[in-house]
Amino acid sequence: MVLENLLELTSALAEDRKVESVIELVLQATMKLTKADGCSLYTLDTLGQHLHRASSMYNGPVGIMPIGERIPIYRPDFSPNLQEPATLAVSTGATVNINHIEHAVGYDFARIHEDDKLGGTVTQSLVIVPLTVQRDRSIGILQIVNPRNGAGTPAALSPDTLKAVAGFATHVALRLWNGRLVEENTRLKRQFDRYLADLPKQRRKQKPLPLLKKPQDLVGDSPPIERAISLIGKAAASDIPVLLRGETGTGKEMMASFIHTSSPRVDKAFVVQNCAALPEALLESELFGHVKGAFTGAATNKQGLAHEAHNGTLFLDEIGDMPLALQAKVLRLLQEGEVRRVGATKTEYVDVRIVGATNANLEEKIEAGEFRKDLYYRLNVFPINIPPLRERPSDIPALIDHFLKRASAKANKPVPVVAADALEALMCWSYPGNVRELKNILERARLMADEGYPIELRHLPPELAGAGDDTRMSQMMSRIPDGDLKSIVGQYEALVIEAKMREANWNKSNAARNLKVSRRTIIEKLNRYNIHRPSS
Ligand SMILES: Nc1ncnc2c1ncn2[C@@H]1O[C@H](COP(=O)(O)OP(=O)(O)OP(=O)(O)O)[C@@H](O)[C@H]1O
Repeated sequence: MVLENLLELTSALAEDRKVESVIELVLQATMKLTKADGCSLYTLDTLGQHLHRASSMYNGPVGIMPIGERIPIYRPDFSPNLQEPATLAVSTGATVNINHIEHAVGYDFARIHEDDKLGGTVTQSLVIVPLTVQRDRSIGILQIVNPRNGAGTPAALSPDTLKAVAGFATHVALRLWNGRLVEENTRLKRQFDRYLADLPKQRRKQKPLPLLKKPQDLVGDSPPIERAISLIGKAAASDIPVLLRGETGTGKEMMASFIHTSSPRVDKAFVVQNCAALPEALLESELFGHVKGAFTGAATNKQGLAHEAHNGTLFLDEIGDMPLALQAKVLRLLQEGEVRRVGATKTEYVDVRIVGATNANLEEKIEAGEFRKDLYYRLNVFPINIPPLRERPSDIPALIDHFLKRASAKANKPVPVVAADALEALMCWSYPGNVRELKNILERARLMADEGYPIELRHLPPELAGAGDDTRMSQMMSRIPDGDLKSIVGQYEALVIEAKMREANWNKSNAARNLKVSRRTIIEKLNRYNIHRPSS
């Protein structure tokens, strides 16, 4: 019979029947098995403060048995009431199995007597089995009143019957526990959905990051430059060191100043030092200062640029050319803000943000023992590459416009126009000196051209003026790659497509229009040559 009941309970669980019907099945099975007068199931509330009567079953008529009866777990002084048999079972996980409550010592049966009074029952034997999940976690109790032995008299349960009842209790415990987990899961899901729905509002409430304001004299919106600018935006707000890498004249100093003006240090000094410009001893004194008498000519104490840059930014240009011995001092400045003047015994501390720039290959310098690895790792936390001008030809027209306007305004002269062939030559040149070279070429050309007349090809340096014919051809010839005609032409085609895509800011329709081919052709060739817009 026990087996039958257990099977019925198992299938009730498998069918995921309502918790009430599983409780009822357990109570029925228990009543049948123990031949008890009554049986109740209590559940522990989620705060663990009270046991609540969930359901009761009695043999024969009973008086009022309030369904909502609750048993406090704690006494008014907050100690657990372990004399109360139900509280004892749920708190300790122990089973209470009493033959006759009148002879049981150490218990407080006040609640049982109260129930008897209300229901008109007389409790003699009492069994309380904890509902246990997860090995030792009790979430309620099963209470059996007056279970009967073979002779039909109320008595404690035999070990075998107790085991079977514990089996029933486990079933109901599992069903209750699953129900709680499902409930909690639903609540958490709802909470999460509310949180997700609220998220955009909260984000709107957050203070927006200060918009990165590109300085007016920083010209260029080609993708490579935009990429560098977006990295600057990411680094500017913090104090991390930045290493600007790029060829000479690409605008590294401009970018360093942009980092400073976009940072919270904007109101403090932006101090620049070219590390290749001075011999070692002078550079040390320039950067870190000296004390009076440190060397011949040191007539007074002098602060260094590191002091001057306190709370601001120190830009170390050509940092790759910094003398090796001085690199250790720069590393301490970078790590600890430590400054020691030449000839001083005392160490001072400053708060400077370091931005370095180099056009040298620092990795090769490390190999050659000319650059400290530790300084490199410290500096290279946030490297930003400033692309050479030949990799961003779409910036050239705006730069021409900018430099001509600026130089003309300074000289109080009208801005000259640029003739078509001169413009083409300017667009085709490879600019080994980058933006600085373009600026110098234009300043010279403006002076060469007669006032009120356009800048023509003859006003440009000869290497540029010839760039349209023999020179350009010979440059191209010297770069012809090895291979058969088809693959060489393919390589050129890929180069042209990529260059035109960059020029068109990666807009396929515009690039197709410029090359006078269909958009489909462009897409097909981009796929064939595996050309992608570089990711930022
Ligand atoms: N994007 C730009 N817009 C306007 N002017 C620029 C830009 N980039 C560079 N320049 C100008 O080009 C010149 C060279 O720039 P800068 O000195 O910043 O280059 P650099 O990379 O630091 O050079 P170097 O490595 O030789 O020190 C400067 O006159 C600068 O104003």
